[in-house]
Amino acid sequence: MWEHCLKRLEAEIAKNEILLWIRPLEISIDDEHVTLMASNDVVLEKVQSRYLKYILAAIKEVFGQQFSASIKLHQPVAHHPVVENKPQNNHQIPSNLDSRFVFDTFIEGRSNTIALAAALQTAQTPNPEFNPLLLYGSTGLGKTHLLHSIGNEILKNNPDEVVCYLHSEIYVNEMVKAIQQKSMELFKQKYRSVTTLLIDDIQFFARKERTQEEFFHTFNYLLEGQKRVIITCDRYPKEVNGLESRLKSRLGWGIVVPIDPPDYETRVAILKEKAKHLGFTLQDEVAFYIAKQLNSNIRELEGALSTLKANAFFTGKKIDLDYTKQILKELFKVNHQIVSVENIQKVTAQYYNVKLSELLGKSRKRSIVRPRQLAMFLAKDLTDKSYPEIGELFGGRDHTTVLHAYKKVAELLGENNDLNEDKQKIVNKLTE
Ligand SMILES: Nc1ncnc2c1ncn2[C@@H]1O[C@H](COP(=O)(O)OP(=O)(O)OP(=O)(O)O)[C@@H](O)[C@H]1O
Repeated sequence: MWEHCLKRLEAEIAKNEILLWIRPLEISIDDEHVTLMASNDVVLEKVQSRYLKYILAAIKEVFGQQFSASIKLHQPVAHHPVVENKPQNNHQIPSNLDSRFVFDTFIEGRSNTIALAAALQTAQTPNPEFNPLLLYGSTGLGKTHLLHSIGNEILKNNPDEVVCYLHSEIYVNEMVKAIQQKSMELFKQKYRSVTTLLIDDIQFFARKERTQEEFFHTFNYLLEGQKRVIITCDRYPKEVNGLESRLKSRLGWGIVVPIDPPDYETRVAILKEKAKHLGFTLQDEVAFYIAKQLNSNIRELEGALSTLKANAFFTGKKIDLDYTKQILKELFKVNHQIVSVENIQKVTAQYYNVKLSELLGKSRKRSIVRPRQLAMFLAKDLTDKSYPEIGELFGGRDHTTVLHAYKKVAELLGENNDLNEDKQKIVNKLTE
């Protein structure tokens, strides 16, 4: 259920913010009240001021309108918090590691064998043969899982290491803040004092020249000091437009390893294993069915399982093939169809009776802006494209414009107006 809330929040809150601030919260449910527990004051304050209202709305939607929610500080208990945010040594650098993502829970298959071997080698050897390690592949294939696994493994073997996991977007934000607050020296020192730097989704650095420059120097500093640097990217780094060529070339100095979509057998294995973790056994025929329908993204496999589990929980039904087909029909409908951003633009323009060139153009007329924002929202929701990629496909707009459009549309959809109907009709057209 909580997973559903997190998924629902993606409509309003950027994924990396969810990962950083909300996913690590522990939750407990008592009667019809959900208590969220933060690991420290900073998290408590941030969630309370920025995210609680969205979390409450998601809880009401998923758990039921009668539910309420509050947040408090986590009372230390015998088990570890999910994200280890304890500053390490004297460096005041949080590791940001998620303890659920470890090598033990990573399922090996043909598509990720080399990536897994390289990650293990990096984590388990003091001076890894290949440094930096760069993992690339499209969304939901386990890159972040492997990054955290490397960090967790290193700290398990040597708790004195200073490991830091960071999403590139957070690095950019921190740097902007450091520039504003004239604290660049501190910023530089912070990331140069780690012994392992894990940077996720480096494609976010595209066109951010100042960040790239600073990162380039930090990166060189760490490599010269034989510190580990592990990076992920959503495509082969040379193909990222807007990354400086000297950085691209440095990224390739160690080893560059792809992660491909999992083959059928691996998808079945992942489904069965993940179901076990969710507390139920998946019948073979159900696993075969889902693995056949969803053939690219492991995050989708997880989504299918939690949807199934939540529905079975509420209805008391057994998860067999018929029930699975019934519940996942909607999910598969969208996945069967190859929904591309171009299709979304075309169908949205047709629906609102505006020209495609207007939809992609610069007009600020309300009659154009709203369809454009809805099309951007659908592009984010129905395809694997990132905000910057969608911006590119909408006439070279900045990713913040797409993010703004996404948030605006999500807000309007929550207000029960005509936009809901428009959205549904466009989705129907795309998936019919
Ligand atoms: N081989 C695997 N075994 C077990 N779980 C996996 C595997 N690959 C991916 N997952 C799970 O799938 C989900 C998505 O993976 P992850 O977040 O690592 O993807 P990603 O490649 O970093 O995607 P993105 O670029 O969108 O962040 C996670 O919950 C992760 O644990």
